[in-house]
Parts: sequence; C-alpha cells; structure tokens
Amino acid sequence: MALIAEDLAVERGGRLALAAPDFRIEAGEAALVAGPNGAGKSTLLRALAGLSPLKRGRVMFEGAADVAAHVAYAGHLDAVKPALSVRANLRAWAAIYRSGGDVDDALARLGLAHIADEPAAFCSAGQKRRLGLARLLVAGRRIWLLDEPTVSLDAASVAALSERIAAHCRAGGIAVVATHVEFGLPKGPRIELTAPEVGADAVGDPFLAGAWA
Ligand SMILES: Nc1ncnc2c1ncn2[C@@H]1O[C@H](COP(=O)(O)OP(=O)(O)OP(=O)(O)O)[C@@H](O)[C@H]1O
Repeated sequence: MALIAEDLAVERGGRLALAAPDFRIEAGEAALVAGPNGAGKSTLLRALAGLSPLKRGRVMFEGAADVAAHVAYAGHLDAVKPALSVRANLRAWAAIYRSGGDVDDALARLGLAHIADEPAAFCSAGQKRRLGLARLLVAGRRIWLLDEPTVSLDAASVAALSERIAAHCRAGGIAVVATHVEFGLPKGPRIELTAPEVGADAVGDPFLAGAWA
C-alpha cells in the first residue's frame, strides 16, 4: 500500500531538474517535500503525476507502475474556468475523474457554498485556490499531490486544509506536499531536495549567479 520512488531523475529543458533521494510513503502518511527554490519540488510532483517523464528511476504504488491513475494533483495553476460557476467548475472536475464525488459537500467543506452559483471569474485569489483544493475532495484518488497549497490562503483556510489532509490520511490516503510554509501535516517522511549539480557546460541560474547586478 506504499508509494515508493527509487533513483528518480527528471530533465527539463535539457538539464537535470530533479535528482531525488529514494523514499517510501505508507498509506495514511503525508510526506513533506522541502528544499530551496529550484531544488525540484514542483518537478517531483509533476513526475509523480505523470506530467514529466522520468529520465531515470521508477515510481510504484501498490506494487504497480501506473501511479498517475491514483493521483489527484493540485499544482501552481488553479485550472479554474472563469466563465463557469464555482459549482460547474467542480462538477466538470468530478466528471473528468468519474468519481461520483459529492460536489456540494466539497464546496461546503472548503467554505465556498455561498458563492457556488457565482462565476468563478469573481473569485478572489484565495477562493480560487480553495476551489482548486476542492477538486481533491471530489477526485476519489488515493494519492494527493499538493504544490504550495497554502499560497493565498488565510489562517482559517490553512487550518481547514490541514484537517482535510488529515482526514484523507486517516481514510488510508497518501499526501505529498511541497511547501515552504510548514503547517500541520500528519506524520510521514520528509523528502529534502537539493538542486542537482550542474555540469561545467550547463547554464546556471543567471539570477542566483548575480547576473542582474
Ligand atoms: N519548464 C521548464 N523548463 C526548463 N527547466 C525548468 C522548467 N521548470 C523548471 N525548470 C527548472 O527545473 C529545476 C527545478 O524547478 P522546480 O520548479 O521543480 O523547483 P522548485 O523546488 O519547485 O522551486 P520553487 O521553490 O521556486 O517553486 C530548476 O532548475 C528550474 O529552473
């Protein structure tokens, strides 16, 4: 019942973007993915979601390699359709996941019931983020991948998110959370990433190299 990664490496733009330590996350655990800007946190989540191909290594869930089929991914972009109502946005996601997830229950749990019939275009940044997180509740997937989920959230919403993740893990789910802001998470491994070493021929980060000065 564990999510296991071995020898993972991913290239983006022709350069090594991720070289992750091996990890094993048991059912009921939440893993914290930590590391400085550019260390590969988003790349790791994208790889687990099947959005970035592996250069090396393997990922397994319950002994099989089709990890992406078990994943619900909340990335940096909110994927909100502004012309649709808040409820219609979530219904569309429930249909995509074919989960039969309870849309109105998810809206209520994320504090969005009062704006369910408003166009999503009217949502504030935090409300859009909560709508993105409500997708997880209707997805019916065992593995939640969350990339900086606290961005734009107020303190009450961070506490509610923490409780939703805890409930997911209590039900036997797994969460993989990349965050610079450590908030209350269920127990689980800490996956510490460092930026892969760049070869002498590689182009470094011009910002970090001081090229703006
Ligand atoms: N679309 C892309 N094309 C090429 N390289 C990319 C792309 N996106 C990210 N990278 C590179 O991949 C490496 C890892 O980036 P990633 O976004 O995974 O880091 P991160 O740890 O999530 O950073 P942050 O804390 O800033 O969000 C960085 O060196 C980055 O420059």
